[in-house]
Amino acid sequence: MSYGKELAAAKNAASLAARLCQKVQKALLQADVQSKSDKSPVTVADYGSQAVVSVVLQKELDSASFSLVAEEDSGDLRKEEGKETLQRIMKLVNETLASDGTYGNAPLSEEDVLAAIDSGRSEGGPSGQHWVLDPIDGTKGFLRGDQYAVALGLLDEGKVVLGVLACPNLPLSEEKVGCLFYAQVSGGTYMQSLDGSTPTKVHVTDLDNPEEASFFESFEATHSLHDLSSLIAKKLGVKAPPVRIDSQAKYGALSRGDGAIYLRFPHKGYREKIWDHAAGYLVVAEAGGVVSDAAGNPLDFSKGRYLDLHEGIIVTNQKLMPALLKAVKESLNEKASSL
Ligand SMILES: Nc1ncnc2c1ncn2[C@@H]1O[C@H](COP(=O)(O)O)[C@@H](O)[C@H]1OP(=O)(O)O
Ligand SMILES: [Mg+2]
Ligand SMILES: [Mg+2]
Ligand SMILES: [Mg+2]
Repeated sequence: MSYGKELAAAKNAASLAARLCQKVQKALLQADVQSKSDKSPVTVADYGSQAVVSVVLQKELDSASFSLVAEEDSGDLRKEEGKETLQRIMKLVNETLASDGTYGNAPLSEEDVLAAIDSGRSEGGPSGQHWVLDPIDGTKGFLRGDQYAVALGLLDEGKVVLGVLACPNLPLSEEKVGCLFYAQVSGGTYMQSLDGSTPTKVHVTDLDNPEEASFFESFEATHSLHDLSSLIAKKLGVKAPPVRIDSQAKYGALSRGDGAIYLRFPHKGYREKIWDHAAGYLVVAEAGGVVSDAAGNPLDFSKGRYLDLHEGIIVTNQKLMPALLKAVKESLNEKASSL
């Protein structure tokens, strides 16, 4: 099955959402930061990006069967204290849609924006098609002025069939910043600029010597156990220090061979969400890489909004995976016996 129409819509949606995010990041005021009940920061850009993606996908595709699993919901924006924020989001969304020329003829109302955000409440699952969106992945990086991504995937019968990652702050070349990665199942992974330059096919590194490998991990130590990663890297024989960047930009960078390994070990009790990995997973897999949990099982995106995982997520190329899995297993055993 081909997903050409869906891919074109997803690229448009993610690029436009990235434009909105860039505008907000430039003008970042402390007042833009809200606190969700889980204490993670959420900005007008997270909401705005989610609304833009939802609107564009529904305009481009059959909106009757539209299903979206996305991170944000409008709960806080419907409260009295959310009124001003909602106004700002509506303005941003309308300006962004108008800037494209295709979508801006009828401005959205506050209610339209709330509805667009809430279209992301789908539970996903093993049957039918579901879009999967993280409107800003790496909100902490976004707030710091560092890396973040708009991450959009499509599930079909429980499998990821499309992945699009817009990474506005990731260098594309020596002169240009801003990358759009996209992958279609069995179609390879491509990278282009956010304003639509000619795409180039990308591939993960073909390195087979771990001593020459470098590895990515979260910038935030609260998101991933840095000690465990360094133990694994040491066992593998990796010499280079970790490269710490925020968001699924790590998957994008890995897909083009910037680094060889990505290690992610959240603190105990944290449950991974499908929107934090769906797009990145396909971008890496179609570039020849392997993504698994710490026990070597493939990720299962068909279980609803969460991923059920063993311990963590590891990513590398096919040559390095056996040695990496061994190092992970030994390190986890060591950690367990030292407790
Ligand atoms: N306590 C946590 N542990 C692991 N990941 C987290 C935690 N809190 C938020 N995240 C999510 O981890 C991802 C970014 O992690 P990193 O940049 O470390 O790779 C984001 O999806 C972020 O959500 P969000 O989308 O709200 O930024
Ligand atoms: Mg968040
Ligand atoms: Mg995220
Ligand atoms: Mg997010």
